[in-house]
Amino acid sequence: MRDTRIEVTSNSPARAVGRWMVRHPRSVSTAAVITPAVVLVGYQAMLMTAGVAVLAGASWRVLDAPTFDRFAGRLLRAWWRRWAVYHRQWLRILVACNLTTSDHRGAVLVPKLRRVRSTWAWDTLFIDLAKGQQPEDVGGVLDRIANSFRARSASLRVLKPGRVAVDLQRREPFDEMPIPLAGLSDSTEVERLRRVVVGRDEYGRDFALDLLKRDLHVLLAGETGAGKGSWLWGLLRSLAPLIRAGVVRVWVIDPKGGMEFGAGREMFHRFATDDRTGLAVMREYTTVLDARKTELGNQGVRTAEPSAETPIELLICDELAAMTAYTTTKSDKAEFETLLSKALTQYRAVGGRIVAATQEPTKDVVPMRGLFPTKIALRLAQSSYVDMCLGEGVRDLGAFADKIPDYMPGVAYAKQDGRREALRVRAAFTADADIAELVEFTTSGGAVVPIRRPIGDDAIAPARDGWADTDFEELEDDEVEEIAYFDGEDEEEESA
Ligand SMILES: Nc1ncnc2c1ncn2[C@@H]1O[C@H](COP(=O)(O)OP(=O)(O)OP(=O)(O)O)[C@@H](O)[C@H]1O
Repeated sequence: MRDTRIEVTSNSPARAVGRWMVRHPRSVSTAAVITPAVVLVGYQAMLMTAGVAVLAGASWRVLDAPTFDRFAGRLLRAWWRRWAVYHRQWLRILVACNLTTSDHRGAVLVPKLRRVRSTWAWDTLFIDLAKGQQPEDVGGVLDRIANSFRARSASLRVLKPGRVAVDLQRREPFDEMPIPLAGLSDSTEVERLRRVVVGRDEYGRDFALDLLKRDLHVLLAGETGAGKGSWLWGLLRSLAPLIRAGVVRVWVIDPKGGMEFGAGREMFHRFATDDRTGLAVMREYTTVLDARKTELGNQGVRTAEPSAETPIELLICDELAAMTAYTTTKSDKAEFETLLSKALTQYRAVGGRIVAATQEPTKDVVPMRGLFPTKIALRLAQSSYVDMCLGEGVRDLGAFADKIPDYMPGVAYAKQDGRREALRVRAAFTADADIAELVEFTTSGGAVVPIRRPIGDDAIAPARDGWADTDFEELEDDEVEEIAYFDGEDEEEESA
């Protein structure tokens, strides 16, 4: 990299070359490899090899832009933008932004651009401050820097004394991209669980969760209005045919009085609207899955195939804080956390899946966050929440969930196990009419037994109607059993 400091002392050519070589180890080592290769095989062979490599790279880019970008594109782009954009204009722009100082001899000192990292939407400039400067000097001219480099926005991070990172947002892929809702298909193939489409990623591809293998449990974090609802409803919509067929049973804890999921209560297997009934649902969930674990264990089955007999038991907990941090008693909180941790660790093979949402992904609220293999960070209130949700260092790799603008609900960074970086994605928006359509669809097949039935339906005993409001604490154990195992079979017996 060219030395951008303007100094009064002059360098001898040999010293300057030596310093340049020390500062550019990659260029020097590339030259050290290429030069002997040219001597050995000749420049024509080298040119042909380079041509083939460029052709292969271009084809890869055309055929699969996201994987190309992940493994090669971002490195090439960072290299190219560093030289062609940032380094070329560095001195000019920093002088124009008043970001230079001088030393005791009058030499002008300019902050040094050490490295550039690039993602599809963001560039990060790693900068060593000049002597006499403080991070606030850069922070004060961020808008000017953004405008000078034609970026949409800029933000500052202090990495260590004397070093800062400036994140420049180059593009917003979701400005123009329509995100269609998944269609309500009739296909009930279990393989659908491998590809539960919820939205689109920044490359325009469908973004899907794999509930069979990779995305067993999902943690969603986002401040109020960030669009957690569209993720959760999008997931349910994509699972609709399997819910209708009884291959997926949905247990919902919506401790905010059922405000988010109340409209869908007819399609749920269990539905709790406060922390006490939420705990009862959690207890029942673990009891059912423990029993299944024992039963399948006795039969020597190691992994249950999802079916109407051994359905995927999907537990959705909206606003986890109400169950783990703001519950009425400490013992309820401790019990819920123990049951949740147990569910996250023990029920993979017997079909237990958990999706939990929270506004604050702090240790108090989600002490077991490491047990969620997939984490999704929507707009977050604080930058520190990003790593709390996605994992240590993920924000530094470009997951700026705290920078997602208010006007883009549903946009998030998804971090799945096995990937270092998070992917920027947006869920499709589910309007009230779509929820009504979904409920109608899932409850029309017969496998889902509605929690509430129209008035006058004798099939359901009054005690079961509105069971979610039942105070479980005051019931004897055998009464809880009776309510908990109310299903299609019981109903038939009863009608007969
Ligand atoms: N994917 C989306 N695309 C476009 N708009 C959306 C999307 N998701 C949500 N919205 C809009 O944002 C609003 C808030 O979304 P939502 O209720 O899902 O947020 P939330 O994170 O669940 O908030 P809270 O925690 O307060 O319940 C919605 O009413 C809707 O107008």
